[in-house]
Amino acid sequence: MESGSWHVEKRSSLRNDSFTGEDNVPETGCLSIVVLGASGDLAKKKTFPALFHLFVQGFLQSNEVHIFGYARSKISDDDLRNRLRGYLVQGKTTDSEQLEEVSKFLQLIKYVSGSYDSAEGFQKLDKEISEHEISRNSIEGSSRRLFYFALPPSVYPSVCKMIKHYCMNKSDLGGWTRIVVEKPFGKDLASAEKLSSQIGELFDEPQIYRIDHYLGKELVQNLLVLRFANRFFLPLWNRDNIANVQIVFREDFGTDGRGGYFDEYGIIRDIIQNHLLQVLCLVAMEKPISLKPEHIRDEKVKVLQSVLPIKDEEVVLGQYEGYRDDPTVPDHSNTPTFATMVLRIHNERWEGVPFIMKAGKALSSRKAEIRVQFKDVPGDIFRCKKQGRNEFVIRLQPSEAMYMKLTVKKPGLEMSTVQSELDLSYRQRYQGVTIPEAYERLILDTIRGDQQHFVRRDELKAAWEIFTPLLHRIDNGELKSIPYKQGSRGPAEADELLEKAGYVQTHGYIWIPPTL
Ligand SMILES: NC(=O)C1=CN([C@@H]2O[C@H](COP(=O)(O)OP(=O)(O)OC[C@H]3O[C@@H](n4cnc5c(N)ncnc54)[C@H](OP(=O)(O)O)[C@@H]3O)[C@@H](O)[C@H]2O)C=CC1
Ligand SMILES: O=C1O[C@H](COP(=O)(O)O)[C@@H](O)[C@H](O)[C@H]1O
Repeated sequence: MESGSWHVEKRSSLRNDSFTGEDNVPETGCLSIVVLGASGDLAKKKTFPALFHLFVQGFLQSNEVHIFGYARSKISDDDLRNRLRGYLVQGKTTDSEQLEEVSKFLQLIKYVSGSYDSAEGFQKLDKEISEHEISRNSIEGSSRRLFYFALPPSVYPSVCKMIKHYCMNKSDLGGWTRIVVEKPFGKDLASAEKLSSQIGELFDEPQIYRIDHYLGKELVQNLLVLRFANRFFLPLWNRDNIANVQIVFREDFGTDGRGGYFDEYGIIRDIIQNHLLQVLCLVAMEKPISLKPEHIRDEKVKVLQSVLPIKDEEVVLGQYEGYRDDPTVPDHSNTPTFATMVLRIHNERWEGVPFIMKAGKALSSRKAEIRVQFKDVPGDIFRCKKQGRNEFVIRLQPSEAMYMKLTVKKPGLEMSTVQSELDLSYRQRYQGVTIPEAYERLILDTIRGDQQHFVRRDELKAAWEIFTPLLHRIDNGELKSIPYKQGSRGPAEADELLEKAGYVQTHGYIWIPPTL
């Protein structure tokens, strides 16, 4: 949360004010949120801060909610609270209102220690949750239990079993038990399907929230609105007008002590198979019948199932120099920290349009964007082709923005053309509006029971079907990662692939940031 944005509007309930049209009757009654893996990195950096922001905004009410941290470490409630405090308080703030909110929030947290596969710990957890429910006079069965897995997937099956056996909401009088699971959901099609079956034997699909935090980003959530609520995009969004689409993720830092984890997965499993592919779905899918989660997810699955097998000659892999210096990375690792590849969608709308997915670590800049490049204007009477094509850019981060690069008359007496832009920069247009963190929205959705921004099982399967053959070829050493310098653009071969796929770079375009 930025300083100066502390005074936030308080909400009085969990009512969903959005346009989904659902009769979302606000649920009342006891809400227990259990963060499994409470001592870990994700929990302290993302999960607890997101819960705190929801609390500050009044989405989690002290008289209804209790938060439980569960992990193996033998620590006290106060130890956990003290560990978390630094992630909730901004810098060295002395703002008494803020400090008081932090203290109130921390008082809602209780810690339970136990292993991930023994009955004892989960029985203890259930006892604590039940005591809280009784203290709130919650009618048995009407209470809500949310289990957030900030855990490695290897323990998902045993944790699911433990919850199912010992920690479920006791009956079905309007209450519920839900689980939120983090990626990676498997390493390939077979392992993902195995994991899905193990979880699926214990929980029904409406109880399972597979989180992909890119689906919680403001401009990702804007994609369907942009595409389907604006008349001028409707006739243009197809192979007749669009030359190519790029979906890009760049980070200007390396694996930062996560080398051991990263080396098992690589950039395709870490970023492309999930975050970028979810974005592709929203860019490329057909209009859903309605905004009901199942209607949206049906369309996402259809577009994923239309993606053709990826060709080796349309893939460039890279690994930054110095990656293997991490002692947890094997000396001869071929794991890509960079990848550019072309996906092709075999359907009426997109046949022949390359979707170029690019992701890399330790590059020259940090950004995530979607770049839709339009075809040249036929019969170009202004001869302005050399100045560049129309591009519609949606920058997810940093500094959310969308802009359309277009050709206009150069202001002045001469009749000449110049590249300019229609620019919607959020910071400028929506001054004073705090854009919520992705995790914050998504956790709120899990409490509201809205699965629109979560990955369904068949969607996950279709995603792995696209990448598994390529990943196996990489794992078998059939495709090599090209070394690149840290702080560079990645291997030069990636830009060559981009050009081969038909991307035409604009030269001489200078953006002058507007001032008010
Ligand atoms: N509202 C705003 O904030 C606006 C900001 N701008 C800014 O203006 C600048 C120019 O904008 P824009 O033209 O859209 O974006 P860029 O110049 O960043 O990128 C244009 C395209 O060229 C590619 N590219 C960049 N360098 C090379 C290279 N050496 N070889 C091959 N391909 C390359 C990029 O790929 P890659 O993705 O790999 O970098 C991207 O596809 C940017 O900094 C942009 O953020 C412009 C308009 C509005
Ligand atoms: O899931 C992951 O995402 C982060 C990047 O997230 P962002 O919201 O900061 O773009 C990435 O650093 C990490 O490797 C990956 O596991």
